[in-house]
Amino acid sequence: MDETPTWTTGTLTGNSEPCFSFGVIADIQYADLEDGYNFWGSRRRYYRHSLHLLQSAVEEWNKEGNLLEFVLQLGDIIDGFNAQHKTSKNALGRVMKEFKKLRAPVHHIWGNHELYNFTRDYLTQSELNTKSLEDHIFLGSAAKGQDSPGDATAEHYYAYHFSPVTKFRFILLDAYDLSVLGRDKSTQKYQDSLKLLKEKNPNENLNSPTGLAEPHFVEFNGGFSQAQLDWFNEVLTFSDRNEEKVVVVGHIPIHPDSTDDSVCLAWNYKDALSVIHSHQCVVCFLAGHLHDGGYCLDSHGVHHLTLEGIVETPPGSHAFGTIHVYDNKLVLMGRGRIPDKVMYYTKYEDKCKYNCL
Ligand SMILES: Nc1ncnc2c1ncn2[C@@H]1O[C@H](COP(=O)(O)OP(=O)(O)O)[C@@H](O)[C@H]1O
Repeated sequence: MDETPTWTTGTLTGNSEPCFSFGVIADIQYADLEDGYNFWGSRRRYYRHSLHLLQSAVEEWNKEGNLLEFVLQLGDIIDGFNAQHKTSKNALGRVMKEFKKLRAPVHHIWGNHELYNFTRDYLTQSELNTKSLEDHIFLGSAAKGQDSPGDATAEHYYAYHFSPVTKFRFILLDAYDLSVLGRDKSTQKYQDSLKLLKEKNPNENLNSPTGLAEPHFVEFNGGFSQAQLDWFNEVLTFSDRNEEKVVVVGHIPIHPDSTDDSVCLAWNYKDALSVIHSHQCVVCFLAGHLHDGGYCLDSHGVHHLTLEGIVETPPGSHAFGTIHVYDNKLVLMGRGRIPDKVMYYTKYEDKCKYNCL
C-alpha cells in the first residue's frame, strides 16, 4: 500500500479522505479436524488452523479502532465435515466466540457449508441471521414478498440491505435461495431447484460438472429466485433515486471473469448481472466460495472482487482485508494472500455510455 489513509467518519463528504472502512473475510470453514484437501486433492485445507487465522484477523481489525464500521463474513463459516461428526453447533460456537471479540458488528452471509450443517429454519433463528441490522426504507410492491428476520416460512430467502453512512448502501444477497441444499423437500423451491438442476446437469453425481455445457449447474452452487431479484431491483431503484453508491455481497461470484474456472458461479448469475446493469448505483460485487482470489471490472464499470478463502491459507500467511471507502474509490488493504487493490467508481456519464451500447 503506497496510500497512507487519514481518517474521518461520517457521510461521503466530497473530500479526499476515507469516510469509513469495513472488514472482509471469506470461507473460514472451521472444523476441529486434521488438514484435508479440496476435491481434486490439489489444495490443502487447514480446518483447525482457520480458527487461529480468524483470531488474528479480529485482533488486527480491533487495532483499527472506531474506523472499522463493520465486518462482512462472506459465508462458509464452518466446514460441512462438522455435520458428519455431529460437531456443527460446537464448531459454530467456537467461531462465534472469536467474532464476539470484535468491536464492530458482523454481517453474515450464508454459503453452501452453512446449509450442509444447518436447516434454513435453524439458521434463521441463529446468530448467523444478522438481518436485524437491516436499514428500513420504503420499497415498492415487488418487495412485499420479503420476509422479516423472525419469519421462518418455508420459502423464505435471507437478504437485506443497510446504509452505514448517507449515500452508501450494502446489499447482502442469498445465492442459495434456489438450491437443493438446506430446503425442505416438501417445498416448491426445493422441487423447482431440483428440476432446474437436473435439466442442466444429467450427471448421477449432481456435484460433478463433467461434460456440462453450463458447468456452474452443480449442487454446491445455487441461484436467486425471481422474488429476490424483484426485491433487489427495488432496492437498487431506491439507491439510484437517492444517488447512492452500492456494494452488493453474495457467497457465489456472479461474473465469469471473476472466477478462475467456469464452475464457481451462481446458477442464474446472468439474471443478477442484468438487474445490476439496469441501474447506475452499483460499484462493486464481493464474493467468496472460490477460495482462490478473482477480480474483473465488467462492461458496465462494476468491480467484481472474489476473496481468497481462509481455509486454504497456510500457517504463516493470511486472507482477510480492510476496505477503505472514499468518495471516488474503494481501497482494499489485503493481508497475506489477498493483494491490495484500488477500485475507482465508474463515472455516471461513463456508465450511461456503457448502458447505451
Ligand atoms: N468436480 C467435482 N466432481 C464431483 N464432486 C465434486 C467436484 N467438485 C466438488 N465436488 C464435491 O462437491 C462438494 C462441495 O465441494 P467443495 O470443494 O468442498 O466446496 P467448497 O469449495 O464450497 O468447500 C464436495 O462434496 C465435493 O466433494
